[in-house]
Amino acid sequence: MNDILNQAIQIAKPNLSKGKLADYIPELTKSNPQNIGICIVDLEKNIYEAGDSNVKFTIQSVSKPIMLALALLEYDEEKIFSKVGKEPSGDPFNSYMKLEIVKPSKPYNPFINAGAIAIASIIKGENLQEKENKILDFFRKMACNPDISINDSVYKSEKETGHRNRAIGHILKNEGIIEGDVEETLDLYFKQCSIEVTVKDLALMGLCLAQNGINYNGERILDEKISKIVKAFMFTCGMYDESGEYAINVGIPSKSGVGGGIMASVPFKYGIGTYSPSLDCKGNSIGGLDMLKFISEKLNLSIL
Ligand SMILES: NC(=O)CC[C@H](N)C(=O)O
Repeated sequence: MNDILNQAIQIAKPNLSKGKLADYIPELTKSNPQNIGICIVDLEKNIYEAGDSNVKFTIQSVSKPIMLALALLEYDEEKIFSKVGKEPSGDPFNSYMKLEIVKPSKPYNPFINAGAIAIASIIKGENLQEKENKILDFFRKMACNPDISINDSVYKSEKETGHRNRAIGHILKNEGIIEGDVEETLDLYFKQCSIEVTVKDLALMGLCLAQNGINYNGERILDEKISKIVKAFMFTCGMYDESGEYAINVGIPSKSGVGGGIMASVPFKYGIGTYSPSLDCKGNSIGGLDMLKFISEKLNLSIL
């Protein structure tokens, strides 16, 4: 396995210069575009890592499947899907176009920003601090890492510059999708995106979903139904408006984030985490895409 991971990195490296860092969140421009790392964990609990696997980065949109899982623990499906749809939007992740032209204005799915903000709005808790503690606790349990925490500089950077997300939040409030306080909802969303992880954290979270809700330590965190719903969205909507092409090239339920991470979950086989902050024009990690394509072909991991 170590050889395969090192080969994947060698194959991906020459293409990193073709992409660029996400710069609409100023703090993310501090990443090193040449960083590339990968971690894979199997059902026997073997953990393999290669490249810059100890670099920390913010989880960004990879938080969305974890937050969906948490919301599905707190509410029945009927409530969740009264807030978000179940279909790919085909639009960029930060688009609000369809909220205006398709009525009722329900976000197409929980993985576009509008859908993730709607999900953040229903997480239970007396106040923001209680909700923040709860989500951190849940991410820590998924990844079996009690040290996971929020990168405060990225959080502040997102909060200061997140005008587009703020616009989306206010549209959703106007449409009655967000029930509570819109600024508190946005704050929780910015915080979930600023959670700091390594490729190992992503691999272990991916493994928890691959085992239908049983984490690396053997604890049941989610039931099978919730895990399958989350993986279904990862497969159909996980790579933004590049999800179809990714299903053809890689064929593994996955979720990417503009911080450069990808979490992949190969049912009953592996959890995989990749990092490379150089992004393609859709916002997906170039190195991550290349490495996952190589590994999927090499180990025959496409679920199709
Ligand atoms: N695609 C992403 O990773 C987007 C997350 C980012 N925090 C945003 O809201 O724009």
